[in-house]
Amino acid sequence: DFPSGYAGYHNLAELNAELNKTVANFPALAKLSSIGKSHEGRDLNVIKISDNVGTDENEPEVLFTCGQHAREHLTIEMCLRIAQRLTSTYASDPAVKRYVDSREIWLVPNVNPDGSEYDIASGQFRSWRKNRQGAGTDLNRNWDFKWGCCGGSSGSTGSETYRGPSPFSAPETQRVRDFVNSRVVGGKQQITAHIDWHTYSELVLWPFGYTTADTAPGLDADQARTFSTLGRQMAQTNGYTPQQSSDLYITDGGINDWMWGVHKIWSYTFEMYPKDFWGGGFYPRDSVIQRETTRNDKAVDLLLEYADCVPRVIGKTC
Ligand SMILES: CC(C)C[C@H](NS(N)(=O)=O)C(=O)O
Ligand SMILES: [Ca+2]
Ligand SMILES: [Ca+2]
Ligand SMILES: [Zn+2]
Repeated sequence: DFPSGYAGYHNLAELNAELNKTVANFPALAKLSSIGKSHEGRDLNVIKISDNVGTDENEPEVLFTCGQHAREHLTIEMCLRIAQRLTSTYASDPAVKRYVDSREIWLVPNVNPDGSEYDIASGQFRSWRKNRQGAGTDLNRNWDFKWGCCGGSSGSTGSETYRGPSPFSAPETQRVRDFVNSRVVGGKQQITAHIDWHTYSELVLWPFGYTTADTAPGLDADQARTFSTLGRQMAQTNGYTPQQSSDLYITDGGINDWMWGVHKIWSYTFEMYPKDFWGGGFYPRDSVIQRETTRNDKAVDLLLEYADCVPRVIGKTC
């Protein structure tokens, strides 16, 4: 379990207990299901939040994924915050009610449960990042878009950015892939926007990661401008630094490039608090959880606001 000073973080059992509580308290708004199993057989859970949650309504869908990287525990708290806020303030906050009534919001609060449990299993943090297949695969290099193309990942099994032996070699990325693929209804991908949560550095990042070029096949100038305009507006609300993902460093096989490259989902990465190692690196104490998750409420609202037509952010119509 988490060491002292970190008890406020939710381990997997506590996370699932909280998700079950949310569903029990708001059965008309929240529904929990499994999209399959991790390498070691843990459930990969998805919670859906919407009015008439049991019905697949014709409403724009938004996805949030957390915990791809095991040691980035604050991201689990971020997904929990989103799920709890959208349900518990539905009755009191007209903006939240409008988003929940007109969108279908999906959260996978822990994409890498084997890794996050391994990181805390000894009672001292192991600084573990990858999944638990063999020496570990970096899930954020295992997606099948430009996989291993461009020096943005490693072919060495011991590397922290090991891409795996093949794209989608990890059960965890396979399951999220299958879920997203299943949201193609009538030939149309219902998910329009996505945030993958990471720590740390306080950044808002958008595709592509595999190239430093601002535009590339499948990403034209208007689309690049849409990504950066919404990215900058979201960064305005939380004080993070907005930039194209590859401005940080080149990554290939990342989730954002797959979401956009394959499905044209407006997909971002948020690197949360702290800004740097001196702020606690991957392990800020639990006293920061409330402040650093609520810090992103307005950015989440912006994504939900534009989810019906993200290019509206640059004045276009859909
Ligand atoms: C999303 C990319 C560009 C950054 C991310 N950084 S992290 N969260 O692993 O430190 C990563 O290396 O996967
Ligand atoms: Ca609905
Ligand atoms: Ca729907
Ligand atoms: Zn990460």
